[in-house]
Amino acid sequence: MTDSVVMDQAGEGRLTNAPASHPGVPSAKVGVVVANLGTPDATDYWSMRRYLSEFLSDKRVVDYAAWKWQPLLQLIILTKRPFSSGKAYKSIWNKEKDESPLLTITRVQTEKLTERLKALYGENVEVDFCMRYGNPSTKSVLGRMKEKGCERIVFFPLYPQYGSPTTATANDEAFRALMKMKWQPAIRTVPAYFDRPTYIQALANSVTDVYSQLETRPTKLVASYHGVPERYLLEGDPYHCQCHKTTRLLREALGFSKEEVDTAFQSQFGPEKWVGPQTVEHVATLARQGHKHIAILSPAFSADCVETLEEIKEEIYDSFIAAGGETFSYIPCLNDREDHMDALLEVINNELSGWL
Ligand SMILES: C=CC1=C(C)c2cc3[nH]c(cc4nc(cc5[nH]c(cc1n2)c(C)c5CCC(=O)O)C(CCC(=O)O)=C4C)c(C)c3C=C
Ligand SMILES: [Fe+2]
Ligand SMILES: [Fe+2]
Repeated sequence: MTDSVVMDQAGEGRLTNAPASHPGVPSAKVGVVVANLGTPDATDYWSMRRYLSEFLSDKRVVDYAAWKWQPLLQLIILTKRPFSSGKAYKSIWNKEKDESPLLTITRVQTEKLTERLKALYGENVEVDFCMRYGNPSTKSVLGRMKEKGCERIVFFPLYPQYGSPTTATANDEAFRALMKMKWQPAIRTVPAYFDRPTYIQALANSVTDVYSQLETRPTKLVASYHGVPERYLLEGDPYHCQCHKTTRLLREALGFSKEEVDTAFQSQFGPEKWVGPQTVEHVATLARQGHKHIAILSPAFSADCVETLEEIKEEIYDSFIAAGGETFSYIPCLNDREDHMDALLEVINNELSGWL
C-alpha cells in the first residue's frame, strides 16, 4: 500500500495526515542569518594556524594558483604568521568570554536584531549569526535554521561595502552549505549598504560623538578601510570605489570640507601592489605635514576586531606618534550602537519584503 500524505488547508507545507514513517515538517518560518568574517578559537599557535590556513586558502581572499600558493603558505607563511597574529589577537582577546571581540560583538548585534525582529514578526522569524571561517560555521547555522523550519532565509554578510574577499566568499559558503540539502531553503543575499542614509548617518553620529568630547578639534579625519590587491579592483571588484563613495557620503553628512577627510587602506599582505595610500604611512606623512591632531575611523568593519583594536590603535597609532603626532582619536566601529542596529534592521526589512 502506498503511504498517502495530506497537506494542510492553508497550504503551508504542514503535514496533517502523514504516515509515521514520514520525516517531520515544522511550520514554515523565515530565517535571518548575519554573517561575519570569522575568528580563531584561541590564540595559541595551532588554533591560529588552523584559522589562518582556512582563511588564506580561500581563493576569494588569495587567488593565486594552488600549486604555487599552497607550498608558500603551508611551509613558510604558516610557520611564522600564527605567532605574530596570535600575539595581536592575544592583546585584544575578550578574557571574560575567552573569545575574540569580533565574536562577542557579532553575538550582541544578533541579540539586538533578534529582539527587534521578534517584536515585529513574532515566532515567524528565526535569527542567528555565523562566521565564514571558524565557528559557528555557516554550514552548521544554516542547517539549524532548516531544522527550525526556515524555508526562506535572508543571508546578510555584515560588510557595508561589497568585497569579493568578504561578501562574495560569505555567499559562496552559504550556497555550498545548501548544496548538501535535499530540501533547500529559498535564499536572498543582502547587497552592500554603504550608501544607505541611515548607515551613513550612524557613521556621522559616531564621529560627532567623539569630536564632542575632544578639547582640540582634529585637523584631519582619516577613514581607514581594509585594503585589497589593486588587481582585484582592475578585475571588477567594486570595493575600492564603494570605500571612496562611503567617505564622500560621510563627509557630506558631517558637513566637513574635502581637505578635512582622507581615505586610506590598511593591512597590506604579501608582495603584490595593494590599493593605497597605506594608513600606517599616511598618518606618519600627516604628522610630518603638521597635522598634530587627527581622528581615525574604520567604516569597512561593522564590528571592532583585531584590525581596528590592534592594528589601528597600536601599530598605526605608534607610526603617527613616532612621526611627531600628538593626539590620535580612534572612533570605534558602529558595533551595537542603537543607530547602527536601526540601520541594519532597515536593510533586513527591505530584503524581507513579500516574505513576512
Ligand atoms: C591576504 C589577503 C586579505 C584580503 C584580500 C583581505 C580583505 C579583507 N578583509 C576584511 C575584513 C577583515 N579581515 C580581518 C583579518 C584578516 N584579514 C587578512 C587577510 C586579508 N583580508 C588576515 C590574514 C587577517 C587575520 C589577521 C592577521 O593575521 O592579520 C578581520 C578581523 C577578524 C577578527 O577576528 O578580528 C576583518 C573583519 C575586509 C573588509 C577585506 C576587504 C574587502
Ligand atoms: Fe582581512
Ligand atoms: Fe591586519
